[in-house]
Amino acid sequence: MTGERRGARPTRHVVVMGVSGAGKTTVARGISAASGLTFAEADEFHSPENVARMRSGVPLDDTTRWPWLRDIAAWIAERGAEGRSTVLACSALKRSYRDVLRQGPLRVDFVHLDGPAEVIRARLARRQGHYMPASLLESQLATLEPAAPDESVLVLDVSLAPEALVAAAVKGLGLPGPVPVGEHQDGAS
Ligand SMILES: Nc1ncnc2c1ncn2[C@@H]1O[C@H](COP(=O)(O)OP(=O)(O)O)[C@@H](O)[C@H]1O
Ligand SMILES: O=C(O)[C@H](O)[C@@H](O)[C@H](O)[C@H](O)COP(=O)(O)O
Repeated sequence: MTGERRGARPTRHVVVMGVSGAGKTTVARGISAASGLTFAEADEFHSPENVARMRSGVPLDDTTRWPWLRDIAAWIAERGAEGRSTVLACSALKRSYRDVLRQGPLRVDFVHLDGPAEVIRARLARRQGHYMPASLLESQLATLEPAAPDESVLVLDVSLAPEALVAAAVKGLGLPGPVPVGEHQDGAS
């Protein structure tokens, strides 16, 4: 069993990972626009309690992240069963978190936006209208477990421009090229 629709083109599933402010949302949206993968924002899967916790400056922990990660894994599996390819912006800071996202029958590829903390700190200081306080960056950096070699994660430098990051991700993962207007590339009708 592959979890794919019988006879359907295999779907692709991409998670753009990294600490808060690394540019995950920006790059995942760009990949979606370039390759036609269905975009989702992992922040939107957090419970109100998790959001309130972060908003008040308290980092999440394993206990508060497990249900969130399981919900995201389920979302990927459901879209795959529909024949839809996906791209998520999701911190996925620890290997054990990435393993939850990989646990289903579908292959999930990760892109890690990595780079100097000062670049990310400056972005968070400028970002407006987000519940995540910049003060939580230190905890995110402390929690981050960069991918082990056997995880085969594509690592890209956050300092690059968004367009360059999207192009590198599309090329590095062998995703479909720009989608002609009115056409889907994810096999969905
Ligand atoms: N490659 C980039 N270069 C410059 N600014 C960026 C880049 N990627 C994102 N940004 C900006 O940095 C801030 C954080 O980006 P965002 O995509 O929200 O990160 P994340 O989803 O990882 O928290 C936003 O204000 C965004 O416009
Ligand atoms: O695992 C976590 O601690 C959260 O998912 C966290 O990593 C996430 O970063 C926040 O929800 C803020 O969202 P942004 O990453 O979009 O800033």
